[in-house]
Formats: sequence, structure tokens, C-alpha cells
Amino acid sequence: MTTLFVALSKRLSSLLPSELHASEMPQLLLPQRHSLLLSQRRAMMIINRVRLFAFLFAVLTPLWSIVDFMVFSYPLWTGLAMFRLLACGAFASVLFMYRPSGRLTDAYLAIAILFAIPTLFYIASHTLLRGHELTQFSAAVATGYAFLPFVLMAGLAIFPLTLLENLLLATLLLIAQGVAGYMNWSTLNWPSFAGGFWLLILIAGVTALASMSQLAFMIALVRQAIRDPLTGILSRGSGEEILDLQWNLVDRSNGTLALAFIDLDHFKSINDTYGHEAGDRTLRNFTETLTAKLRSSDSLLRWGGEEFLLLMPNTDLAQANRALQRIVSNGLGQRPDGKPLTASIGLAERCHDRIRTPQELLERADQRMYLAKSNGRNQVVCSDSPETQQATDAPALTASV
Ligand SMILES: Nc1nc2c(ncn2[C@@H]2O[C@H](COP(=O)(O)OP(=O)(O)OP(=O)(O)O)[C@@H](O)[C@H]2O)c(=O)[nH]1
Repeated sequence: MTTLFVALSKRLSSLLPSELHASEMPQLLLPQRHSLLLSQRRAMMIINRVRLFAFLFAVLTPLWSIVDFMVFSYPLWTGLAMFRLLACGAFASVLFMYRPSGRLTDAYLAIAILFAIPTLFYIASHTLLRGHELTQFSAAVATGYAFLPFVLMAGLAIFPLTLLENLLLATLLLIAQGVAGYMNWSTLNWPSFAGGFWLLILIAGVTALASMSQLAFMIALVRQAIRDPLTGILSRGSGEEILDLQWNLVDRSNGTLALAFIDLDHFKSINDTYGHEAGDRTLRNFTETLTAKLRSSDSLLRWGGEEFLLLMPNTDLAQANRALQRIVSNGLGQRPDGKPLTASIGLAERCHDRIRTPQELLERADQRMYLAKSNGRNQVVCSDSPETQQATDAPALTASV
């Protein structure tokens, strides 16, 4: 039984997108698993796609009035044309008024508005058409209006969505279709309604696969774009973005944000004595050691050659200092000669240091890192006045601070 289960799960996992690492798979299921940067990029992409969709519909919706004009009587055509113009105006407003903000809540709202417009148009036009006697040709055109829910369901495929988001949106569309059926209860053609409903479920399945595949590509691309190829941690470009994002998040609640500027000590001598390869291994070993000791909300990024930034949101200066002392005293890894690897660390905190911009936070931590270097290295400096510095418990501490 267990062997069968293992074989089956192996088979199933081979169906998952190969561009993702195994640890990234949960990101296809739930948006909560996404990093800040991925959420931001996804939110921008969703809003851009909403605007594209809105543009297409703003053009196509009024154009169909030409067909309506040829098949429907004058009063019916005028009513439909008015609804079409209203829908066109609503799509155009979405197109011009929405701008990518990077916030997922805005992206969800944009999708909701985009889908609400055709749904309202569908209900209004259906109500109007129901009150009229239609000839064979105009009845055929009127039936075309019933395809709108299918177009909306298929439209979900253009967004990079998680399975949970897909399920929620598809369920809403299925409920809307169910309500439409309930409203036409007395005249409902059951076999054709059930067939249509089943078709909608099939389209929802295909759509979920399409939008999750897009999401998988996006996760892989974002990973490649934001990771430092040598160490696999965040690179400098994404670091600046993350610093701004974290700053904006804590700024709203006037929360704490600690930043440590970490510079490895005497790194050049490793390269000079043992070669560049050994230097690379030491860097990788350092980031692995440090990453294993961090909280999941902390972000470690490579700022330059042997310089790193550690961002600790919702952490005050004392907490951050304690965390760093603990990390340093447990060791940052080894130099190729077996001696402990040490670092000079400058620590600054947004509230404690009364800092007003992310750049200022970075500069303050950088200045304190230089202070740590000039004080003898292998220490954490968290103040600008030397007498209030705190010593680390690091094994190879060279000077008190
Ligand atoms: N192996 C390796 N070395 C690198 C990499 N990036 C930068 N470096 C080296 O890191 C060294 C940094 O040297 P310095 O800036 O003099 O700093 P240091 O020797 O650590 O001295 P202090 O910071 O004053 O303690 C240089 O020799 C760079 O070539 C890298 O990706 N791999």
C-alpha cells in the first residue's frame, strides 16, 4: 500500500512544472506562501492584464451593436446599445483609472470589477431580451449572449493565480451561473443547462492549469532575477526593492525595522592564500550558516563581494542586537585554515535611531560597520558613540567595543 502510494505521488509530482524547485511547489497553491517581491510583481502583472482585458472589451462590446442593429427591432436595439455603451465606459474607466500599485488587494479588486461589468451587462441584457418575442435569427443572436459566462471563465487563464485563488473565482462564476438558472426556473431547459454547467466546470479546470503554469514560470523567473548566483540569497538589485517594501510596510504602523550591515573580516587574504574557489566556498558556507539561524521574516541579501545586509522587520534595536550576538557567538562558519570566520557588523534601527528614509537606515548601518572595522573588527556596533558599544561573544573576538 505504502509502495503504491509512493509510486503514485512520484508519478503525480512528475506532472508538476519542472521549472520549480520542490520547495517552491506550495507557492502554486496558496498566495500566503509568496515572498514580498513575488507578491508585488504578481500584483503588477495582474493589474496590467486586467487593463489589457478591459481594453479589448471596451473596443469589442460597442462593436457588436452593429450585429444587434441588423437583427433586433428598434426599441430593443436601443436598450441593448445603451447597456453596451455603459459597459464600454466602465471598461474604459478600469483601463484609465487603474495603475499597477504592487498591492495584491488592489489586484483582487481590479479582477472583481473587471468581472462584475460583463456580469451586470449579462443580467441586464438577459432581462431585456426575455421581454421580447424573438424571430429565429434574432433568437440565435440572443443565445450568443449566454456565452458570456464561458468567456469570463476562460478569461481567468490570462492571470498568474494560485490554485486557491482560481477555486475562489471559478466558484463565484459557477454560483452566478446557478443563480441565473434559478431566475429562469420555470422556463429552464434542464439538459442544456446541466450541459452548459458541466462545460463551465471543464473550462474552470483548464483555466486553473493555465494560470498556475503562468505562475510557475513567474516564480522561476523572479527567483532567477532576484537571487545572487553564487550564494543563492537575494541580490543587491532586489535588496533595494525589499528594503523599500519592508520600510513602507512598517512605516504605516510606525513599526520597528532593524538593518545589519555585515562585512566579512580579512576576506581578501582567503583569496590571496587559498584561491578564489576557496573564497567562493567560504561565502556560500557563510550564507548557509546564517540563513539557517534566521527567522522566516528576516531577509539576508548580498550587497557586494563580501558585504551582506540583514533586514529584520518588527525587531527593535535591543532584540536585533541580541539576535546578532547569538548568531555571531554560534559562529559564522570557518576560514579555509579552520579558524573562525568573523565579521564587522553595523546595526541601525528605524525607530530607535529616528531614521526617516530607507537610504538613511542603510547609511547609518554602513557607518557603524566602518566603526566596527576601525574598532578592531569582529564586533557588532549599534550606536555612533564608541563608549556605548556592545561586545559580541564571538569565539575569536579581537577587541572590546
Ligand atoms: N572568492 C570571491 N572573492 C570575492 C568575491 N567578491 C569579492 N571578493 C573579494 O573580497 C575581497 C574584499 O577585500 P577587501 O575589501 O580588502 O576586504 P577584506 O580583505 O575583507 O578586509 P576588511 O574588510 O578590511 O576586513 C577582495 O579580494 C575581492 O576580490 C566573490 O564573489 N568571490
